[in-house]
Amino acid sequence: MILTVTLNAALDVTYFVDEVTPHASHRVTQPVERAGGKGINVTRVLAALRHPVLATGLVGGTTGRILREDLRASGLKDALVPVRGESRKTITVVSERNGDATVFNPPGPHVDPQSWRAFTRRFAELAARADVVVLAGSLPPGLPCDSYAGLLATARDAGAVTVLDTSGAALLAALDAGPDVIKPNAAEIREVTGRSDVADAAAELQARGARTVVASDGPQGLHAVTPEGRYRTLPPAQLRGNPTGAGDACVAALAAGLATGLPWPDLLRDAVALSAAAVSAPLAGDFRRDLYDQFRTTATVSVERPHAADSH
Ligand SMILES: O=P(O)(O)OC[C@H]1O[C@](O)(CO)[C@@H](O)[C@H]1O
Repeated sequence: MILTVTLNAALDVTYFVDEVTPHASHRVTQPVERAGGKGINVTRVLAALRHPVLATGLVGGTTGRILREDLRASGLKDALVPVRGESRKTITVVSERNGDATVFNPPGPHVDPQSWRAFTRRFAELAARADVVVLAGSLPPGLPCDSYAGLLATARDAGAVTVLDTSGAALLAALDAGPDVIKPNAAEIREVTGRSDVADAAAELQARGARTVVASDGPQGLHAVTPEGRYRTLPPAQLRGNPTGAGDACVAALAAGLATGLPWPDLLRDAVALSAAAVSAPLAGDFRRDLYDQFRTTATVSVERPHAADSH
């Protein structure tokens, strides 16, 4: 079973407009609300791929209730733990003419120590049943930046493989706990390392504690630094659509490949194919099945350095 963790779950509101013009008002053609946050999107993708998956994390208030109802309506199991505050609503504006998205992510509810203790107890029970644990998204206010480090240690002690997708201080603080895989995007990895070259930045984060680093670089594909070598994976096609959620689809493919024991080249090919297929779907958490099947056979993976000198 793959366990996903979304500490800052959200109700994702997506607006589709012809084009985003600053200082202008816009007619929204199809507003859509659905349960989101990075781990929830990973759950949705894994469930569509028919992998046994369970979502945990924190939710609160009316937004949290709507979010859970939406998960149930989608046939997704959840073991979300309640918090006192109100879960956030994110806004994504998809500009249909450019095939691009503008995203607004609020901070989320304040998490008190009592709710956090209740969550960590529940997490330990669930992690003991998981083959892979995916920890994804920002930390809500109230949680210290090393919160992921504690969860990673619990998951590792329970024998699960760990995948982490977060940014900033939460990402840096988690490296000491030795996550099996981290999946920052290009902007996130540049921000935490101060390096402009994504592959060099990925190698630095591996040296700082992550076993494998898979850095996603939008249309430039994936840069992976694994214990077996470095790989570059190019997307099969340049696509327009809604890139929000492409990173979550990539994480879903990584988790699925780790759960089934795929070798890195196959796993990375699936990851880039699923990301590209997600860009073509209108909503984060969805992907085009036909394109995924097609891209899995056409995406290219090249070995950049067969044996990384700093592997561990
Ligand atoms: O936790 P954050 O880093 O703020 O990201 C959350 C957001 O990211 C997305 O998962 C897209 O990757 C949205 O569903 C939205 O909820």
